Amino acid sequence: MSQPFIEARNIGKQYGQDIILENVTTTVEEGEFITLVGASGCGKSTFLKMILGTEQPSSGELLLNGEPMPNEPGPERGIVFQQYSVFPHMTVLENVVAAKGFQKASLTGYLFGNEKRQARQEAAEMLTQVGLSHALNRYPHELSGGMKQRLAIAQAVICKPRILLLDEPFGALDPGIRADMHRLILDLWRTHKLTIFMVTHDLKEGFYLGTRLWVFDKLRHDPHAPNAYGASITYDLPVDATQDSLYQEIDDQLRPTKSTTMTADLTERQT
Ligand SMILES: Nc1ncnc2c1ncn2[C@@H]1O[C@H](COP(=O)(O)OP(=O)(O)OP(=O)(O)O)[C@@H](O)[C@H]1O
Repeated sequence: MSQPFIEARNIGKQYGQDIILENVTTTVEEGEFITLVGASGCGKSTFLKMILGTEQPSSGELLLNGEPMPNEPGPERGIVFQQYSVFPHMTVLENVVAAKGFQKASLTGYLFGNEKRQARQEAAEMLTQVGLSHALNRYPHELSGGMKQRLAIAQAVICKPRILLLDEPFGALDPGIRADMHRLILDLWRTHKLTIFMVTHDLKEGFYLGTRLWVFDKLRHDPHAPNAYGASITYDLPVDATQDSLYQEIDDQLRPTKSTTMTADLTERQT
């Protein structure tokens, strides 16, 4: 049997006494587009950070091609956050060249001569792909929210990651702009053969973009000790096979007024 691209073996994560995640077991093949949904604070970003390498599991194993996930960020893993994370004092083009520079020149982050010329060329091509060719010399404060996110995506993708982590990247954008961003991200996913993990609070977005949707929730819940149990993946759905009725049930379950134990009922029904 071939080795999975990414494998989580019974991962748990806790901060102090607070259990955030428990029993997270799954495998992911290269090229999948996974969307992660779940209640606020249930550990979705923490899971992304473990893949990025800025957080480590407290228990269990997280593997990349059968080896422990490197415990620091590397060029094969890029991330885009909801909050615009670009350098304010650099132009659009310089921002993307700098991202390339940090990847290549490990000590100083600076590129010189031919290498710099090549990086500028690559950065300009990348910015064309994300639809910012007209704004190369603008500064971030001169960009709209959608344009800033295009820039952040260009910074991540210029480093040629195999895995792209998106932490609610479109959460702050208007619906019309989000639709444009959906087209862009699907286009980049296909063109660059990326494996994407994307956290979203918008279930429709999760169903629309993903090839597979994960719901994070707690299977056990103690109302007197809310942090005694962690969340795990309670639904793991191939999106094509998803039916409208199931969508409605998950949508109901994600509403804060509903009991988290509902997931247990739903999971039981699913299996
Ligand atoms: N470095 C940390 N130290 C202590 N607790 C942390 C740390 N990072 C996250 N947490 C806690 O872990 C829990 C999960 O946080 P996380 O950001 O992963 O949730 P989330 O599901 O992504 O939430 P949201 O949807 O609101 O972004 C939260 O209770 C948070 O306060």
